[in-house]
Amino acid sequence: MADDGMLLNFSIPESGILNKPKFKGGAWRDRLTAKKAAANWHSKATERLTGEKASPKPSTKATDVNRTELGPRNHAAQHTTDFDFERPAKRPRVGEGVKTKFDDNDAPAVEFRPQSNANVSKKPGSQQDAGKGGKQIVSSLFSYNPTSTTKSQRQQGPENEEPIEPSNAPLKSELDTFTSLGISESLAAHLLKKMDLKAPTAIQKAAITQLLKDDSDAFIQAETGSGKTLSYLLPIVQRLMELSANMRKRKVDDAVSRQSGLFAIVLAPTRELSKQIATVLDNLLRCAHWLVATTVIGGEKKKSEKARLRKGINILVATPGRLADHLEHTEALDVSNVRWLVLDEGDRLMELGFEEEIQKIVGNLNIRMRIKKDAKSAIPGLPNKRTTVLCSATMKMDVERLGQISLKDAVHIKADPSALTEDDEAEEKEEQGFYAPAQLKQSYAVVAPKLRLVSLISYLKRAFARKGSVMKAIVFISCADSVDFHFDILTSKLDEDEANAQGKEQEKDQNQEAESDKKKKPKMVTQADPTKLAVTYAESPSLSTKTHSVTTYRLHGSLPQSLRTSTLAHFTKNTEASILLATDVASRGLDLPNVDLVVEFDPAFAREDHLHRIGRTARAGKDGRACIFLMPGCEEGYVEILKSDRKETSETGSYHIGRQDADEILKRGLVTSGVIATAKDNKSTTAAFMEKATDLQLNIERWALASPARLEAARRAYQSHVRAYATHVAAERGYFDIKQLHLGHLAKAFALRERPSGMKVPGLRTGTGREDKRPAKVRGAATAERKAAAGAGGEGGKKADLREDLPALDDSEEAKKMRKAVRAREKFMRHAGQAAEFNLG
Ligand SMILES: Nc1ncnc2c1ncn2[C@@H]1O[C@H](COP(=O)(O)OP(=O)(O)OP(=O)(O)O)[C@@H](O)[C@H]1O
Repeated sequence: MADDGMLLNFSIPESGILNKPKFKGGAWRDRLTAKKAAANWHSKATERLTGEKASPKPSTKATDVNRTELGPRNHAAQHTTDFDFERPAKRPRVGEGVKTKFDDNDAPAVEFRPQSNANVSKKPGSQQDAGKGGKQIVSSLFSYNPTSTTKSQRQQGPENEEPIEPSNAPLKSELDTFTSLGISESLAAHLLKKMDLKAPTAIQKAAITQLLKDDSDAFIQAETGSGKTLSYLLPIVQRLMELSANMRKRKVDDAVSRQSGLFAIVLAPTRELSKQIATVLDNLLRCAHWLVATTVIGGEKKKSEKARLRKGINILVATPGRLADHLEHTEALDVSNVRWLVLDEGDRLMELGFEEEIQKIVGNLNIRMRIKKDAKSAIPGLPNKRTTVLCSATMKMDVERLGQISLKDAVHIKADPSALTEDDEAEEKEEQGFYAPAQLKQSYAVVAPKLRLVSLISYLKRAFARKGSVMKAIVFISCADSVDFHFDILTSKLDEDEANAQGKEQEKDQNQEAESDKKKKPKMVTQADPTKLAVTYAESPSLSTKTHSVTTYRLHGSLPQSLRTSTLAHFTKNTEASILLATDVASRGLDLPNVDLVVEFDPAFAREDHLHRIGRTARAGKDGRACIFLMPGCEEGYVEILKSDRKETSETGSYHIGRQDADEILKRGLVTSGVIATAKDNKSTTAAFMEKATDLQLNIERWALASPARLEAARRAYQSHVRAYATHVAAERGYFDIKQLHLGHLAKAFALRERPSGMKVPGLRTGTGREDKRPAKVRGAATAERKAAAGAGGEGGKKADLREDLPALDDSEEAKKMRKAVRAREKFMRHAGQAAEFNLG
C-alpha cells in the first residue's frame, strides 16, 4: 500500500515531543549559553512540529567540540554538541582556540576549537593536532604564563669562566701530610694505600692537630664535603691505637680488645649518616683490627644490637633516640670509659628535636664516669676527662644551646684559622657564615608552574644525553608524595600506546562520571598501591638513550629503613648514569660518590638546607654543578640568596650565576638533543619544542588518567607539595609566597587537568583575601608539618608523620581531631617499629 497521504495519528504532549536537553557540569557560562541556544531551537522545533509557523531548520550537525583532550571541566561542552549555535564572544587570548573555562585560577590541559572553525593558522605556541579522530587541540602550556622579572642573559656562563680554586680540597703543600699532624706512620700508610687519601684537608689539619694535642672540648665548623668525618675519627683512632700500644709495652696489662670497654660514641641525626660514619670507621679500623665498632640506630632490631653490645664494643655510632633507649634498658652497655663524645651535624640534631635525648645521654655519661673515677678502676693511660666534639656547618642559636648542654670551654676549630678573629662583630659574622664550596657551579632555571614537569624531564634528558656527561644527579623535591609521583613518571613508559589508549578511555569516562560524582556522596579515595613502595629504583625510559640507560631512584623518610639503606647502597655502587629523587632526607651529611649534578626542583625551606643540598656535589675538591628551579615572579628574588652562597661573592659580588629559561631547557632537551640551536634554525626549533613539550605533557596526563591510583597519587603529590610550600622559613617567605602560587597552573605540573578541590593550606589565598592570622604558636607548627612532609629522615620520636593527611593548621575542632588522630597513628607507628617520616629510634 502506498503511504502517500497517510496520516499518522500521534498525539503530541503539551510539553512538546522534544524534551529539553539537560545541561550539567562545566562552567556556568557554558551551560547558560548552551541552555539559551537549546531553548531557542527547542521552541522553534516544537512550533514547526505542531503545525504552527514554520521556523528555519536548526542545524543538527555535530560540531564535535566534545571530542577533545579535555578534562571534566569541559563536560558542558559535550552536552552542546547537538546544536550548532553561535558561542558568545570569548575573552581575547594569545594564540588561537576557544578556552573552555575562564577561570583565572585554572587552565585546561589543552584548549579546543570546533572542527568547523579549522581554518585557523597554526602558530608556534598554539600547537594543534588535527591528527587522530580529527581532533583539534591547541596547547595551553605556553599561554598565560607569568613573565620573568629577571633578565635572560645569554652571557658567559660559569663553564666559560676561569677555573676557581676548590675550597674543600686536600692541601697541596708537601709539608701538609698526615704524619706531620701527629698521625702514626702505620695509620698514614693505611690512609694512603687503602683509602687513597694522600694529604689532609684544611679542616682535618686544624682539627687533628688540636684533638691530638689536648683534651679540650671542640666545636668544628667547616663547609660541606671538607672531610669533617675524618677530622674527628682520625684523632680518636690514633689515640686508641696509642693507648693500645702503651698497654702492650707495659705487658702488665691486657692489650686493648673489644672487651676493654667503650671509649667513644659518635651521635648522628639520621640512620643513613650513622651507617656512613660507621663505614668510614670500619675502613680505618682495618689497620687496628683489635678495635671494634658498631652502630645502634633506630629501625634496626634491638635484640641483635643488644647481643653485639654484650660482646663488647670500643666505638659506637648511634642515633640519639636509640642510644638513650639502650642506656635505659641495656645493662651490658657500660659507658663509664667513654672519653670521646662526638655530636655530628649538631644543627640537624637540634632541628630534629633531640635536645632531650642528648641531655639524657650527656647526664648519663657524666654520672657513670664519676662513679668509675671514684672506684679508681679506670684503664691506665685513658684520659681523665671526656672530650666532647660538636660538628656543625652553622653556629645558629640552637647549636649554641647544644653547646651549652654538651661543651665546656670549647675550642672553635675552623678550616681557615685566620677567620677566627678577636673582633667580636667580625667573629659573629664569620660564625654565621656558611658558604657553598668555591668550585661549585651554580645556575637557576626560571620555569612557569605549568611547564615545571616537562621542563624537569627535558633538563634531565639533556643532562644525561651524552654518555658520561653526567654520572649521577640528585633531584631534591619537597615532600615524599611528590617524590613518589615523580619517580612513577620517570620510570614509566609515557608514550606507550596501551597507556595512552587506556588514558583516552579514562578521559571519556571521567568526563561522563564527573557530573554524577559531584552529586553523590564523596567516595573513598583510591589509595595508590602501597606495595609499589617496594620498588625504589628502575630504568627511566624517558631519559635513557640508545647508547646508555639511566636509572632513577627514590628516597624519603616514609620508606622502610631496610629499603632506604638498600636503595642508597645500590645508588652508591651503580657505575651507570643514575638519578636520585629525594626529600631533604638526603640533604645532610650523605657522601654519595660521583654526584656531579644537584637539581633543586623544589627550593629548600631554608638557606641552610639549600647549602647542605648543593653540598652533595663538589666534595673534597671535586667539580660539581647545581641548578635550582624558580618560578617567574617573587621566587626569582631567591637569586639574592644564591649570590650570598659564596664567600667571595657576599663580599665582592663577582660570581656569575647562570640563568636558563624554560624555552631554552625544552629546546635543548626535546629538540636539539644536546646540540645548541643556531639563530638560523631557531624559528623552526621554537615550533618544534612547543609541539614536543605539548605532546609530552599530554602523554603524561593520559598516563595519569589511565589509572585511578596514579591520579590519586598525583593529587596527593600536588596537595602535599602545596602544603609544604606554605612552610618556608619566615625570612624567605617573601620569595615563596603561598598567596602568589598559581594553583591551577601548578596542577598541570602534577599531570592534573584541574586543581584538586577542598585543600586547606595555611595562608593560602581563599578568595576573601583573608590573612593568616593564626597565633605564632600555631604557625610554628607549620615547620614540623613541613619537615614531616619532607620525610626529613631524622629519627625524632616526637615528630608526627603528617604526610598523608596534613591538617589545616587552624584551631577548628576538625583540625584538632585530625592532629589527635595523627599523633595516635604516630604513636602506633613508633611501637610497631614502622618507618615514619621521622624515623623513630
Ligand atoms: N684528606 C682527604 N683527601 C681526599 N678526600 C678526602 C679527604 N678527607 C675526606 N675525603 C673525602 O671527602 C668526602 C667528604 O668527606 P665528609 O663526608 O667527611 O665531608 P663533610 O665535611 O662531613 O661533609 P658534609 O658537611 O656534607 O657532611 C668523602 O668522600 C671523603 O672520602
